[in-house]
Amino acid sequence: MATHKLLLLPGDGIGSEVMAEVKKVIGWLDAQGLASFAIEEDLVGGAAYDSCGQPISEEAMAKAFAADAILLGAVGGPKWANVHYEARPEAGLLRLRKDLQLFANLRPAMCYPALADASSLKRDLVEGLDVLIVRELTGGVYFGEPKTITDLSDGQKRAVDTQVYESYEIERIARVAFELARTRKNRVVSTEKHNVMKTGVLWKQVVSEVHGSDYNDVTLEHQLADSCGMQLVRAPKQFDVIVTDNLFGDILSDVAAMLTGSLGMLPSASLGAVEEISGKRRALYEPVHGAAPDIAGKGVANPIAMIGSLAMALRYSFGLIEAADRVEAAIAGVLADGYRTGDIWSEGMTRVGTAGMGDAVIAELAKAA
Ligand SMILES: NC(=O)C1=CN([C@@H]2O[C@H](COP(=O)(O)OP(=O)(O)OC[C@H]3O[C@@H](n4cnc5c(N)ncnc54)[C@H](O)[C@@H]3O)[C@@H](O)[C@H]2O)C=CC1
Ligand SMILES: CC(C)CC(=O)C(=O)O
Ligand SMILES: [Mg+2]
Repeated sequence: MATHKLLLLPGDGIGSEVMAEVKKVIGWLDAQGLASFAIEEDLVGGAAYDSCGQPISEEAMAKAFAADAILLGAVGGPKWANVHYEARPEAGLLRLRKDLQLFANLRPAMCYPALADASSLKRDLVEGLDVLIVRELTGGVYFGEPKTITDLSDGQKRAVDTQVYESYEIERIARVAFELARTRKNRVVSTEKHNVMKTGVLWKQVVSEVHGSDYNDVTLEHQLADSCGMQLVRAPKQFDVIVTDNLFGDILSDVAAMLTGSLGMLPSASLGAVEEISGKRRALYEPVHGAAPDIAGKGVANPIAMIGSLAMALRYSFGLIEAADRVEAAIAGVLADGYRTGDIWSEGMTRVGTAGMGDAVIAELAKAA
């Protein structure tokens, strides 16, 4: 069996807590002979800043380039609120995304049957929900220049962020969305704000052209991003694949998370292009949530988003479909058995902490083995 080079970057806050549970799952898969990993680990975010004054070191970046896939916990927290902007924890994650050219961020939001009552929406609105948000991840306003705060002569300040998209960036993310839609319900909603933004005008035009030339078999609808947010909480099951830019994708995926019960449920995959010679693609897998400073250190964080991110790595980077299916089935199994961390707990359910949920997943995997 091939050995896969996996880099673990736990990061800050609950990042290291949820990563500890993924390590148990990795160990179990290895012990069962279902997968073979060569593991490296390094610092990112505030943890890296504390160690070397940068949110990611050059050594860690070299490991990231050498890895077959990266698993990242989360970065950030109030401890680093006064660190200068370029060295803030989030800059480490943004550098990984940009330098590795991980332009396609897949954020699936599925409502497990056992959790339909944990959603902030009524059961019938979310039961069976299966939406895939395809977020552009290396362009847009998170990276556009200029990005400045300047002092004005009258004592005021002016802040500028710049939203930039070139047509090739829109075309390649649109292709990812259409290809994935073909493996699902064959429907894509493209969302932007062409009514107020030039990038929205170009986005809509390029997505329409890609659709017209190569994906006429896929149903395409355009929605303005504000309206799309409204539709996500009005009737979320109308969606199959949503393709959108970096900022709107960030916001809409947090909204979608709550439809499933908790931000602690949503995994994600950030993928680069398939390289022509090797056939490989760079990839980083991380939960959609952040470092959650309000619960960090308490052992209560939900590790399912992180464990689900490992399942995505098994599927998309290593082609270990059976192992991925088993991990996803184990997640569904523990939820069906009533195990709940605090964020998804309700009366009558078995309340567990982060480690308890990780142990329950291992027990479920072992039961099915
Ligand atoms: N990918 C990343 O590393 C991300 C980092 N961040 C950073 O994280 C820090 C905190 O940001 P917030 O706005 O508070 O967002 P957050 O996602 O960390 O937390 C939002 C809320 O969701 C809860 N939550 C999140 N994950 C959970 C889990 N696994 N189990 C149970 N509850 C969970 C938190 O307790 C909190 O109440 C900031 O520094 C932010 O920049 C935010 C989002 C993504
Ligand atoms: C750089 C991250 C903190 C942005 C974010 O919230 C996300 O990617 O979900
Ligand atoms: Mg976010």
